[in-house]
Amino acid sequence: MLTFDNRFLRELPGDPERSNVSRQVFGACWSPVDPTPVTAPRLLAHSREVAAALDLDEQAMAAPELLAALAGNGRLPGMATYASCYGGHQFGQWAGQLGDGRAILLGEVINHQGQRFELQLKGAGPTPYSRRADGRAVLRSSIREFLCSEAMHHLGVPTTRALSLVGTGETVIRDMFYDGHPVAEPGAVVCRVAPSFTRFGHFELLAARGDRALLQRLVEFTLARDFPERVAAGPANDLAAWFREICERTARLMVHWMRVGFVHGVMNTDNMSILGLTIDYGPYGWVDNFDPGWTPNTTDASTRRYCFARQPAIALWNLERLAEALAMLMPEPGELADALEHYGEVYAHEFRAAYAAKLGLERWQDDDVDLLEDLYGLMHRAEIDMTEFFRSLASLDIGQPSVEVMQESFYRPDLRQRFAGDLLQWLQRYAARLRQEGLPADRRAARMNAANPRYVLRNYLAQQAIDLAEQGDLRRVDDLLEILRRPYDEQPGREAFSTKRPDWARHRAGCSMLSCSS
Ligand SMILES: Nc1ncnc2c1ncn2[C@@H]1O[C@H](COP(=O)(O)OP(=O)(O)OP(=O)(O)O)[C@@H](O)[C@H]1O
Ligand SMILES: [Mg+2]
Repeated sequence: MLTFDNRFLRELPGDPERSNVSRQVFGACWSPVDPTPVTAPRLLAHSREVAAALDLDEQAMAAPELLAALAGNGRLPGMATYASCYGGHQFGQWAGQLGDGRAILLGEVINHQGQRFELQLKGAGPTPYSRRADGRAVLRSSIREFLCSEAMHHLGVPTTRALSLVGTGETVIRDMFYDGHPVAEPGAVVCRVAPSFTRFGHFELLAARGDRALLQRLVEFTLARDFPERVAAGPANDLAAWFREICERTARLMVHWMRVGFVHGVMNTDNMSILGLTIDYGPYGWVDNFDPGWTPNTTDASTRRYCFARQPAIALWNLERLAEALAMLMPEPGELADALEHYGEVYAHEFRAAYAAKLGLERWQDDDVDLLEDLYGLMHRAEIDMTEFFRSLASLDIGQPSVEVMQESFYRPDLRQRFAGDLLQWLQRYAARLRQEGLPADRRAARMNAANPRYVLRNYLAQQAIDLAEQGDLRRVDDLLEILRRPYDEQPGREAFSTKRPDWARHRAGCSMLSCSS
């Protein structure tokens, strides 16, 4: 059914200890562990694109042995289960060993085109890295991970994917706001799929422990398996050049998050992918009313370390931690500093390209920065919805700009009234800038509509789907999965899924505040 070729296991040292007891693991990159079976697994949803990428047709998806594997109840031929060992900086502090505490890899699958994917269950029970936690995940957080990783892919944002969402038929106890009110919630397991789940923290932990030999081995392995084009290009591809590519990929990822209004919420170095993928959909959120300081993560509410606007700077900070780890292998670590500098250049370059597309400009000019900054200031003060605003900007008549097309972007009528004049002034400046370029209106609109999504997984939309799913109704999960497959298209009849956050959701848990408890 699936063709496994488990290189991570084969080529990197594993933990000789077989027991599933929480521990520090030294001198190894992984520990063997079996998922803990669940009582009543049910396939609640799956992504047909991910299934297709793995050569799984609908019949295969319906097979009981596949469901068993995706629930952690069974093993397919060739499959081998293990948890990987990593560390990380959490909220700016070195946290030591973390590891896959509730993620269990099923091995690596090769599809008929020769593409390689790691398959990983999230929530399939404890591992040697679980510390005191249960290794499980609740349905609400699993739906959020499942839907958002697929939605991000269709938006064109590099991300891990999700093959399946399986209900376990069991409950998991969570104290959602850490306030002494634990409740039993339905449990679930997501099967995630990515070419590699390797994180910055995998390298950091080995460096922190002074295990130079294993660090060297992990770097060589990662280059060979996850960056084969670098190796093929020959000896010029040294460590510094590789790190430079990681910086580039990370910079591109940050531009994507900023352009679509995604806030990750927990940008710890253990949640940073070496391939520049979005990884770990925890207390993430989507910007509704534009607010650079917004963070969905209640745990981060006071410091706002991981708020929307800080993400590019935090990514750089995280890259610096990775550079410190890799420096252990470099005679001339100065080259790593050059690569870090390069991060800023790539970010600026990609940001301009992304925003030129969002604003419908053919070429970005230096003073367009002022135009954008003034817009952002205004959007913040006037509480303008980010997604709605950019989408409606394509309908502006630049011969006769008016705030009319922006009516729906405001949350508050009083602010709409107060800022209508400022917005009109900005629109007039913007229209003048567009007239200067002379791009035909239809071409400009097409360019903008391909850059400004109509549909994103707004926090309240995910929460509505969760509320229904917890009652046993999965239809909304299916609807969202379907709609978010074409985020840049107008979808007649689906307008309700693009409306800005309703009032009831403004301060509701799950809609504007997300807990780490998942
Ligand atoms: N319920 C849990 N049981 C065991 N370990 C957990 C649990 N929740 C989180 N952890 C571990 O705590 C650390 C930090 O957790 P974090 O919230 O970043 O990750 P996560 O949501 O579990 O998963 P991932 O990064 O794999 O998407 C990781 O080592 C993670 O495996
Ligand atoms: Mg994590």
